[in-house]
Amino acid sequence: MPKQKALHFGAGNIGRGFIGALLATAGYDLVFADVVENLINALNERKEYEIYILDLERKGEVDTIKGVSGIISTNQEAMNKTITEASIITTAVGPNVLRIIARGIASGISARRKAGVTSELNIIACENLTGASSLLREEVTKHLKEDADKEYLDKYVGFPNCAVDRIVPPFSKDNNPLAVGVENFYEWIVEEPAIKGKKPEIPGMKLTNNLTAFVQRKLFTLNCGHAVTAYLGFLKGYRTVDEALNDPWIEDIVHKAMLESGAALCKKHSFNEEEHEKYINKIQKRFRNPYIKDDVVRVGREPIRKVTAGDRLVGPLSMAREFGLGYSHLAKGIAAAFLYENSEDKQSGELRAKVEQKGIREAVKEVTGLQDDQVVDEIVKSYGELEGLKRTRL
Ligand SMILES: NC(=O)C1=CN([C@@H]2O[C@H](COP(=O)(O)OP(=O)(O)OC[C@H]3O[C@@H](n4cnc5c(N)ncnc54)[C@H](O)[C@@H]3O)[C@@H](O)[C@H]2O)C=CC1
Ligand SMILES: O=P(O)(O)OC[C@H]1O[C@](O)(CO)[C@@H](O)[C@@H]1O
Repeated sequence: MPKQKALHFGAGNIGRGFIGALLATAGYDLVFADVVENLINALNERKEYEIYILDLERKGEVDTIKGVSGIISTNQEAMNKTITEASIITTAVGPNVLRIIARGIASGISARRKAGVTSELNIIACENLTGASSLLREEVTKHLKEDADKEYLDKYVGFPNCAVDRIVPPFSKDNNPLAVGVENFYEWIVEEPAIKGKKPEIPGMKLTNNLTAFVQRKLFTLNCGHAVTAYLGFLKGYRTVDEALNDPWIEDIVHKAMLESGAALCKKHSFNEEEHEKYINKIQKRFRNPYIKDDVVRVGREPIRKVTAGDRLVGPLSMAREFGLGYSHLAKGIAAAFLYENSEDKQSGELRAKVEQKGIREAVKEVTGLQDDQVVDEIVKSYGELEGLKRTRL
């Protein structure tokens, strides 16, 4: 029997280091779609790549992922053919790129219908964003011209949301563009009720009926703690996450921010408090993995996205407020994001420009959507304290 086909958008860190690896290992004929030619050429020449385990567990081990190929995602003819043949499509391109790939996916869905394919297709966006697959569905639908395509989408195409957790930092090995380094831990949790047709059998993919709880647990703990580390680390002039966490002042704020988000998560989703504390401690250990040198500018990238309502910082702060719980360390993390400056990060320039033009109070209200005086005061107060720290450093 021929192998089933999987198409994965984004042959980057998570694409090669996590989701693509699970798909290929599960036995799919895996096609990566990307815009970077040298990655696609290398995939087509070598048909395999190496994953280096950067961890205390499985230290030094290398996994070879076989049976892979690539296409340029703007080659619509090749994309239509692959989408017509695929049983599953996944993405790890970054939340802002979903809108860009939606047009090509819509064209592929139309081609699939016209080819008479009536097997179900599931499209799973594996991004650090709540409801990423639902967003992708909306964007794809905008590009479907014919009613028959829309009906086809409703009937045959599922867009299950998911939570994706593995730290895959920038990595280089022998100038090999395909080599990727990963922590040993991974967790991919997919929304079961939204799957169309037969459930995909992919070792490493877990299904759940309660995805929101898992997404928020991950985003408001790992990504929250990571973001606080990155922004405070930047302010104190540290280059990497582990350097930043070696500073007891930063480690204390990061830990307390995760405890604040944890208290809110336990109330919201009835998580067991002891178990949740273990989860926090495990994450803090993952941050301190001595084999991963993760730059604070990567972890803090796109600060506007990271301080919008519902994301890793404002999301848990709002949840803590909802239950009348403390949030002062989360507020410090948000304040630090407004002080983040990196000339290579467009959003950091935009955020700083907003603060310069409107003042910190208005900027916080506009970007975070928070309006209550008490909470805005807390962020503005922290901003003032941290600004002093930044000045001392500069
Ligand atoms: N790296 C990590 O540790 C984790 C990342 N994530 C999420 O995974 C997603 C991807 O992150 P990374 O893999 O780190 O980023 P990355 O930058 O390494 O990979 C993204 C890939 O998408 C490609 N791409 C950009 N535009 C494209 C287009 N129009 N068509 C096809 N491919 C396109 C890029 O060329 C790049 O190869 C993000 O949403 C991130 O938040 C989630 C968990 C962990
Ligand atoms: O990929 P984003 O959303 O920009 O944020 C970076 C975060 O994603 C991760 O790469 C993995 O979840 C973390 O290392 C970090 O918290």
